[in-house]
Amino acid sequence: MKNVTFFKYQGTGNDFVMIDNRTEFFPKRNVELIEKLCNRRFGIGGDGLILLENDPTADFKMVYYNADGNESTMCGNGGRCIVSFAHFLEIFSKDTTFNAIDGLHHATINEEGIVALQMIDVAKDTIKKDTDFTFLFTGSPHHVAMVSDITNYNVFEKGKNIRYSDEYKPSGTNVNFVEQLSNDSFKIRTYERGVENETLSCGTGATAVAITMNNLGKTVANKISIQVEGGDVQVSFDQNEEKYYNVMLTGAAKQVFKGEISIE
Ligand SMILES: N[C@@H](CCC[C@H](N)C(=O)O)C(=O)O
Repeated sequence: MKNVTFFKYQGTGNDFVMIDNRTEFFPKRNVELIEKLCNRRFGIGGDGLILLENDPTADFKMVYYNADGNESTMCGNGGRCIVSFAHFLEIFSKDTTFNAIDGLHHATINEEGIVALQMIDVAKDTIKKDTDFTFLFTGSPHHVAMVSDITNYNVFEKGKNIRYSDEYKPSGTNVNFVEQLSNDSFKIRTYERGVENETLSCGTGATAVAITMNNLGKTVANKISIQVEGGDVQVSFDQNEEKYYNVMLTGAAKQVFKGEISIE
């Protein structure tokens, strides 16, 4: 048995077990262990687990696992949380660049702990528009559909059906449902692949929704407020004919607690 120090972080209610793995002690391929640590009854609990590691080309590296124990694509809220964690570990003071599965990310943190995280560019010709949904990749895959009465919408059932539909086999997708609140604000709810449930917030999902709403002409704004179940985030971007770039996801990221757990 080995005692492992961990931290718990949350970004608008998307919560993560955070481990400093700069000494590379963590058994990264142990899917069962990661799933157990993320389990809310048998472990610490979280929508995912994140390792902070050394990186030869950046301040640090983020390795992200979904609650099912598998390493996955980019996590926007996890990205904001690991920036807060790296700041806590005094790896940087005001701005940083880190490596993640989708490449380098630049980020800043202010005195209130608000993190602004640069997300990947999105080429306009990769945005797939269908009659009632849009599909795009913002570091993770996202299906975006507009609905009415989102508060009472059955996100779990509808999201699960789309996530497992033939269209998205074999890897699946995250599924976002959206309702417009004003010219430049939207409320969203997200079913997350790998958590296999609705989460309180999804950063790559909020980014996908903001870009989609602009791309569909629902808003002309380039700074969009996204209300998620766990709070609010902002997404801003620039665009030209080819792509959305300088895409920034901004919101709070907080350390919730520190603990120690024994692993085999
Ligand atoms: N919560 C995340 C998304 C995490 C990855 C996703 N579940 C997937 O496997 O595609 C976010 O904040 O972006």
